[in-house]
Amino acid sequence: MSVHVEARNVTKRFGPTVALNGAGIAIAEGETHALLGRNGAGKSTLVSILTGLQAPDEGEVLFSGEAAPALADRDAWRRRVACVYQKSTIIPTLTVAENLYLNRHQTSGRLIRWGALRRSARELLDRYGVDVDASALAGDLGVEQRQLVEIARALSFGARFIILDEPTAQLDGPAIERLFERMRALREQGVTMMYISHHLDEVYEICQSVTVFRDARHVVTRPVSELPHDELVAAMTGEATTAYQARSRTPGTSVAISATGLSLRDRYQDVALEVRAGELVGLAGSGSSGKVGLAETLVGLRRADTGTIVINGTAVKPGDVPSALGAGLGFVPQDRHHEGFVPLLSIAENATMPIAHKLGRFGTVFPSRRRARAVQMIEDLDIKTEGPDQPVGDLSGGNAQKVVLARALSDSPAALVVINPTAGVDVKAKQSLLGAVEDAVERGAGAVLVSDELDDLRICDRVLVMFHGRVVKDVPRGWSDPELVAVMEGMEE
Ligand SMILES: Nc1ncnc2c1ncn2[C@@H]1O[C@H](COP(=O)(O)OP(=O)(O)OP(=O)(O)O)[C@@H](O)[C@H]1O
Repeated sequence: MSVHVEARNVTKRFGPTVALNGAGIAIAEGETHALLGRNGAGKSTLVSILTGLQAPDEGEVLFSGEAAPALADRDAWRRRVACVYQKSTIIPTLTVAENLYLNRHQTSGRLIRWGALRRSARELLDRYGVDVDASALAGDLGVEQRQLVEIARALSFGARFIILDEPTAQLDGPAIERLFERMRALREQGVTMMYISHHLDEVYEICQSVTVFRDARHVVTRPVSELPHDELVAAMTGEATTAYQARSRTPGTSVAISATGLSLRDRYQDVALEVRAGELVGLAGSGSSGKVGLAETLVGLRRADTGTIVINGTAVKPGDVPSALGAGLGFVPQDRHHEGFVPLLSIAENATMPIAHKLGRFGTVFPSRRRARAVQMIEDLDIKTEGPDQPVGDLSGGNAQKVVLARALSDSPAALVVINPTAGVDVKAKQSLLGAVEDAVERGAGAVLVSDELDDLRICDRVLVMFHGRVVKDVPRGWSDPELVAVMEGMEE
């Protein structure tokens, strides 16, 4: 099989950081090729180079054996490659049709022909079997539909190579299956794909080959059938790792988080829950179950229509984050880019924000104390960085996620709400994040862990399963995967 896309001996530096060090990848025509590596291994940097957003300092990119176009020739790049990112590149205030034909409106004279535009968009969506209304506002689409529009847009430019960068991070089980069906169909049509994910099972299901990067270097490329799971993990981490062992504990008697009669229209109805100090309660359910909306209500990001929330003995003001934080809550939001950290501030500043008052006097923070705390957090959570002064915006996605958790844990919270804490986090870092949550619970926090990952939920003392906005079952520890999934899919109550 001929090589469709190749990066050869690529080096890329950001100041003192070497993001790629003579690394490369060769992707055969028509295959789905996984790119794996721990957080900060250099995957996103390679994506930006393969899509022509950045030039390598050294090395070259080839498409079908020919040198890549000049960076400024965006059209030439669009005909060769497209990337579906975890974060959408679609403009929410425009319609689907406008998004599809952005920058290439069909004009007659200088007027945009809206009717023709909508018709072309409809044809294009039909051609790729995407069941989305062309005149809908893109901002109203769900993650799954949005991804399909992005794939159709990529193909419509003529690209035969698509990069999927953690596409399943925000999809629930059935949506992931539908994405895989579509990927298989695209592959049958000869489309070449590069697939980035921290879910190794997905790689075995959907990819034919795998390349692993570690510390900015290429480590191995193999057919997936020839690289068993433990060897793959060892290639990523540089050592053999064992599965995470959930710890057992006895919850206390005082109540850390309680909610009664909570309802929010179109999200969830009549929810009551009670989490004791030293107890870890999971919240599970499919995409439309209401679990994230409920968790966001507990932390004050949303305001329920009815009901009350008490955190650590204080009735908190509805829809008011400072009130919840003031009562002793720490939280990790779903959308860490909007709510999780301040990109221009350093790791030390971000991670110690809630405890700034404890690190100095009279409104000033002693830099040495802040640094010391931050150095400890970097070590505890295994954050890959130049040091505590590096801005969080420069960290890889997974490492930025760890800073958000460090911040949530920094003030020894009495109550903790974490939403999908391990999304985008590598196989080894997952263990340190789960360990950090269990540590906080052992120190007495009452915690709610919302997750789409069964492996995360396994550390919980019990799991509340939501279905269509209601808590349908309280499942004690010791469940099997099929049992929990059946409840999540509404097959058993
Ligand atoms: N703009 C930048 N400025 C400074 N350093 C950067 C920048 N972009 C990336 N880096 C650094 O380059 C290294 C590689 O990062 P990259 O984002 O490619 O990792 P990744 O493999 O995609 O990780 P993740 O799985 O967490 O997304 C990291 O150490 C990161 O901090």
